[in-house]
Amino acid sequence: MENVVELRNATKKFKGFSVNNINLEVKKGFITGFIGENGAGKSTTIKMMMNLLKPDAGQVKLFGLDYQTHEKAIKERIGFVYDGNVFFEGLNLIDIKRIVGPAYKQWDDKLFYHYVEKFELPQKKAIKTFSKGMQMKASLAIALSHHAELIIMDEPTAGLDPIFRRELLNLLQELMVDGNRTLFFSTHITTDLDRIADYIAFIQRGELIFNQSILDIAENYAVVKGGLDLLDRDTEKSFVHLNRGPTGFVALTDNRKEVDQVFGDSVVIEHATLEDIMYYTKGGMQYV
Ligand SMILES: Nc1ncnc2c1ncn2[C@@H]1O[C@H](COP(=O)(O)OP(=O)(O)OP(=O)(O)O)[C@@H](O)[C@H]1O
Repeated sequence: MENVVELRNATKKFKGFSVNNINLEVKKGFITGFIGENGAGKSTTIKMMMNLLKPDAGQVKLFGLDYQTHEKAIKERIGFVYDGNVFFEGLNLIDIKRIVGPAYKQWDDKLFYHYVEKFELPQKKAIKTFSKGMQMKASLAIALSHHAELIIMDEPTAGLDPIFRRELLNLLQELMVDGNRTLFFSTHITTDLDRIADYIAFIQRGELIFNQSILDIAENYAVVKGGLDLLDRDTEKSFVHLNRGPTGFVALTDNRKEVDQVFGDSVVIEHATLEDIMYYTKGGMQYV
């Protein structure tokens, strides 16, 4: 499978926080959701992908090219959509088109008007009067109008109402039908990902915990509940996190098959949601 993005040991150090040795591959033609709690390093990683931050160590490649030698060619092929007003506030969409369009070889006026109409965006109103949802749509319309193959979005659904969020997710799914486009987006709303993502990349405290297909996650991860008498040094090895309560334990496993073999019918095994995985591993992979 072709990788559109490849991060190799990408590292960025800030005072008091660092994103460490990120090895991440984003597969062509799929939707990858990027999750992690506040301050986990999602935006920092996305900024390294966009060349808005230079890694202190490691490599970042997009479409097999690096920014040192192919910045323009890479940027032509990416659309970046993020939470916040990207544009000069007093301008309207037509002004924006006049400024942004010529910067892209593949800019397509027809497509721009198609999306402006589809998203029901006013052409002549100042962007500063747009609602958050409209600004997100405007940003997406611009990204799509230069035929971006890779769309990177930093929390595109944050602050949007549930109806609009669902519409946006449907739209993103529609954009994927030809198989050539790739979508990578960070979010805190994990249920959005259950709906549309093919892969989930999970970052925690600046470390990439996994990048797996939704199917593999469903197959491997599970919440396990059982009596304390079942626990010993060997059986505990099946868990990535273990919570002991007064009457029993609740654990998270990333190896459901092993749990089946070790515990059989003596435990209850439940589907682990992405939220479960994030919650149970919050303090790092550990035993409590
Ligand atoms: N330019 C910077 N200088 C110093 N520290 C920074 C800088 N940018 C980010 N950080 C720190 O890096 C950490 C990770 O921030 P980042 O924005 O990548 O997290 P995030 O996962 O996107 O969080 P959120 O979900 O809250 O948006 C935070 O502690 C933040 O304060």
